[in-house]
Amino acid sequence: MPVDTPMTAAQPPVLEARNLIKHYGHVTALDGVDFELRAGEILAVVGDNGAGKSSLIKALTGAVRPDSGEILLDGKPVHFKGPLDARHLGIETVYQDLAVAPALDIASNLFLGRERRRAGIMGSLFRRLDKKGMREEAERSMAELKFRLPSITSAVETLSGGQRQGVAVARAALFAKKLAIMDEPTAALGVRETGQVLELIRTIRERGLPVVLISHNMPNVFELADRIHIMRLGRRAAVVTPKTHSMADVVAIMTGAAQA
Ligand SMILES: Nc1ncnc2c1ncn2[C@@H]1O[C@H](COP(=O)(O)OP(=O)(O)OP(=O)(O)O)[C@@H](O)[C@H]1O
Repeated sequence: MPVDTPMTAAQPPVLEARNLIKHYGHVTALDGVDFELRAGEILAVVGDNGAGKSSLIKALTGAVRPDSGEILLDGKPVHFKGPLDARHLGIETVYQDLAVAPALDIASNLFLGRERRRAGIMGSLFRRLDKKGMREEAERSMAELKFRLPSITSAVETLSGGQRQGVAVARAALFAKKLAIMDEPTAALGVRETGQVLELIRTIRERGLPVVLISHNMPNVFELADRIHIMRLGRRAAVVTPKTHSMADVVAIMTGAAQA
């Protein structure tokens, strides 16, 4: 089966990992995995249960420290001590549990943990929240992303599942300087809502931000991804494209029925 092996591009990958190894006791979660996210692409990461997808993403976002291997951002080695290090370097992640604050409004959720404050004469301790500025920026960002929501002052608990997911995805897009990672962004959504979130992810790519999409949903993957990174037994079994491979081909590589 022909496989699209990564090309050597003139530009270094936005995010790259080489030979990552991670053991949990006797379990080898990552067994020398390589990874490459290129500028402007949506890269799907797929694999069977236990193939190592979460472990890979956690290593790439500083949530776990690999036992060995290298991670490079724009071609430069990085060493994440925790998720904040990755965030500060421009990597935003949308986790399955979303981490939204239901009682707060949309604008407050977009700036959750990164609230803007007004310049104050009494020092930063007394600087008040810049609610107006945050609302205006939230309105602007949502309009740019063409994601339709009720008023930016609506509490997130009044939104549908798809709209909540939209807020979490938009937040990542708003702050990610280098790339956004989305873990199962359409799990638990209905067909129409899934369509809206997929459209949002496409818009984010069009604005130039590369996206890593972890998904079990093959039709979604085939609709969105430029390339598909297939995990199997803690390794990258292959990287293919929806143009050259069918869903059946991908499943065959995932399960080991076909060699990559
Ligand atoms: N914290 C942990 N402690 C022990 N074993 C772990 C831990 N995290 C993951 N593993 C094991 O490492 C292997 C890879 O798991 P990982 O969660 O990365 O796979 P996955 O592809 O994300 O699976 P799923 O699709 O089921 O979430 C599995 O065998 C899993 O049981």
